[in-house]
Amino acid sequence: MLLIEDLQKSYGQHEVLKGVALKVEKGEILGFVGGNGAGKTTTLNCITGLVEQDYGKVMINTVPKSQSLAYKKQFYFIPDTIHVFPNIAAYDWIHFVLGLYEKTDDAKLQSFIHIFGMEKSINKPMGTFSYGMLHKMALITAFTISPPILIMDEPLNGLDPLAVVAFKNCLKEYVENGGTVLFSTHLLDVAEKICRSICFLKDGKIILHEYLENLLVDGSLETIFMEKQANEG
Ligand SMILES: Nc1ncnc2c1ncn2[C@@H]1O[C@H](COP(=O)(O)OP(=O)(O)OP(=O)(O)O)[C@@H](O)[C@H]1O
Repeated sequence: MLLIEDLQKSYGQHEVLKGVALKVEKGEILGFVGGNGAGKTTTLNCITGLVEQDYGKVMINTVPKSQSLAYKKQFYFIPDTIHVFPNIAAYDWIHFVLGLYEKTDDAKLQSFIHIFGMEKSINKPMGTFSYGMLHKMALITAFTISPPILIMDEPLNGLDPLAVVAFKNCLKEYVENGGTVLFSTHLLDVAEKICRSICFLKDGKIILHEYLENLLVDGSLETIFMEKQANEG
């Protein structure tokens, strides 16, 4: 589904990604984990085109990143910071985005608005939204589009407990219907419950990529992460 080969990115003299290689199979829920500054956001931004890599290949569903429009229709990206047009109503904005993906199914959209409890806010200007509400809006958009792969940077940030439950249920259904997920998180206990596989990034390099069922034989994800962080140079 997603193939990354030898991804390299520097900001000035600072080498941030040092040859990241990753394969995400269809139906995966891959948790992308690493310390602050490890390069998770930079990797996701390179995959989604917010940032151009210096070197390396990225392909989704065999469509290379260079084929811009066809490539962009393969995924929906929720960044860590969601920038919006403050005076536009969330509902109108979502409709506009759905149109870009040719997925204007209003019944489906209404059902996700309901699932995330956004009925009362959806017609309000996005500039009036809290951080968590913006994330709910992005999740409603993502699940309505239901693209081949969902890529999310810290999607659980700001979500209230009800929304976290809704997120988990929607994610399960999305994957059962053929979707694939790549998301970064610092919440190892949540990752342990949601993900099928885990990838640890340290100093711009992948130090582990494994199915959870194989990993958890050796202890909790938290313990394994601490050991890997300490042991990998
Ligand atoms: N636009 C930029 N210009 C210069 N340096 C940058 C830029 N974006 C990121 N960096 C640097 O690249 C490194 C990796 O940052 P990145 O945001 O990818 O890490 P991260 O793993 O997502 O961290 P966190 O868990 O804190 O969100 C950091 O040292 C950061 O300072």
